[in-house]
Amino acid sequence: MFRIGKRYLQPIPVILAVLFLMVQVSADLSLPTITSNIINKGIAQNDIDYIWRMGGIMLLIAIAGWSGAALNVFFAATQSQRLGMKLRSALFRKVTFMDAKNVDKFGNATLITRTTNDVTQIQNVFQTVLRMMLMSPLLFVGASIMAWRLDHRLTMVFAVALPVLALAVFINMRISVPRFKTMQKKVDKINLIFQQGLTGVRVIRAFDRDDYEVDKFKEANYDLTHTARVVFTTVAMMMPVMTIILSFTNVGIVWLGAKLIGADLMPMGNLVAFLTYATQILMSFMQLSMVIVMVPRAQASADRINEVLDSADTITDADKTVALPEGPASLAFEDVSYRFEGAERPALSHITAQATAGQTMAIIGGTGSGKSTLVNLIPRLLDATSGHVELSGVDVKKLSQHDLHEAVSITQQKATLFTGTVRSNMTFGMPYATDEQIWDALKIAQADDFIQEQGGLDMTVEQGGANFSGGQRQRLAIARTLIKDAKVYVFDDSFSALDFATDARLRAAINADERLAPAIKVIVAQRIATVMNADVIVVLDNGELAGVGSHEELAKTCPAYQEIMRSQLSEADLKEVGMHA
Ligand SMILES: Nc1ncnc2c1ncn2[C@@H]1O[C@H](COP(=O)(O)OP(=O)(O)OP(=O)(O)O)[C@@H](O)[C@H]1O
Repeated sequence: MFRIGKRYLQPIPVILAVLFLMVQVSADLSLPTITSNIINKGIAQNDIDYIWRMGGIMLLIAIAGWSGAALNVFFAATQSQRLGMKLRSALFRKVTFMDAKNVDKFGNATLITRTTNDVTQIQNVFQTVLRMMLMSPLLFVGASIMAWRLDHRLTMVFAVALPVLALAVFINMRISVPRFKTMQKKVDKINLIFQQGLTGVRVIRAFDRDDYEVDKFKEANYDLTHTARVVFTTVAMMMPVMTIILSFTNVGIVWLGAKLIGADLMPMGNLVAFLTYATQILMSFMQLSMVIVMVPRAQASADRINEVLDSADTITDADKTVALPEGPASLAFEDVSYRFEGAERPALSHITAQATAGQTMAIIGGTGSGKSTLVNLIPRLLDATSGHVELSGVDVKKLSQHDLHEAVSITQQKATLFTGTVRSNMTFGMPYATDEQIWDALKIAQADDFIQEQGGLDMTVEQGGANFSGGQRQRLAIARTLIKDAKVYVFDDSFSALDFATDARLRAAINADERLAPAIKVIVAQRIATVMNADVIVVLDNGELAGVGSHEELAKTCPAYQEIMRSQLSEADLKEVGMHA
């Protein structure tokens, strides 16, 4: 937490907050003594002038104290809000640039909680530190000195009151601190269930699992509420306990004070001032204990935030990057293997394949055979565990990620659209694209018709593209990929949501386009019809390379490819290439 404070708080406003707080505390501490002087000197000796003078001074001190408090609150609040803002931005930036491996490691739910709830905890604790946590010890020490100076015999009462209060505070902290710490994890769990429930709402409905999900949420919600109830009840119990202790302390002070006044050992005004100091001492002690309870909880939040901010990205630019060579591109997978962290076996083993400028490379294989993993190695969404991927003869790890992402344009398996308009989505990778360029891309992606019909480029895109069908979303994502002037276009199973005719028209349009002609097209697909015209077909089987070659070559030599053909083509089609079902 100290690190976060050091990084995001501004020294001058913080110093001002502390100074104004000291003004307030000085005022709070001096007022009871002036009151006692008014009683002892003004009232007892019937000195009206003195009463007026002291009254005036009291008013000025009260105004100074009030101003100090207001300005302290102002600086404490603005600093803590600023800290929250900076911290949220830093987290969002970190997560946005985080590599896929790290995002998977943390999980979405906890990243959301850390950016919202955890930041709020820290924000609150800094506001409290800049006010209560500094004020309480100052007031405690100051009021103790003032009380001692007023009459040290009366301070004996604290010898009983403070240990009793300390015991109550200790019990309170023993109960609440560990529970405060677990509360964040429980909030994480609620977020996770809620998020899964929202994203999977259709599946839940279709499988009639609504009640099960609601019960799961109810259980997690109850668990959090129960913990929170115990914690906050325990904390709230401190108030009546405090009132009882304070009342008994006051009774003790009045009893002892009355004896001293009776014996003419102490003037009346001292007792009145002493009672105020006693309240300040006990209240500040209790306030300090209450705000100290917040620290472990905020520290837990700070640890969770620092864990995200400190997480080292595995995919980074090399110290010395190499510029991408000009001219026609080439793409090569050289003995590439990849193993997901914690996975028993590699998702890809020793894959080698090449394509040159203008060629189409298709990757086919059963589900889970490693197709997405392989293409994700091209723009370094993942980094090969061994072997390397080369673009124009340069290992992609040696290129700057900026250059690489300029050169490689990818459509992911799951089409992601952002809230906004069709235009804002289309210009996502190319901010200065003209309407003409957008329409060209939409035309190639077979998306121009429905966009024209439904409202043009200014048509609203709802969250996640919810106002489009799956196939329409895919086509918009493909158009977004095509707008960029890239050297390699990657389509990760992007044609699977399209019907056969649209799939064929789209591929034909890509092949016919002059601008796209020199680029390498990498197409991941499950359908033979989508891949059979490709120049190079890579067949994957359980992460292994089952074959590389043209359709004709593979149809003759590759059993895995023949198997896929048998499962998808008609008897007549198979006969054409000399095979039978
Ligand atoms: N984030 C991950 N962590 C661990 N294992 C993963 C992860 N993503 C994929 N895998 C595993 O890696 C293997 C290859 O997955 P990949 O997504 O590349 O297959 P795919 O051929 O694209 O499949 P599909 O056609 O179903 O999309 C699978 O066995 C999968 O279980």
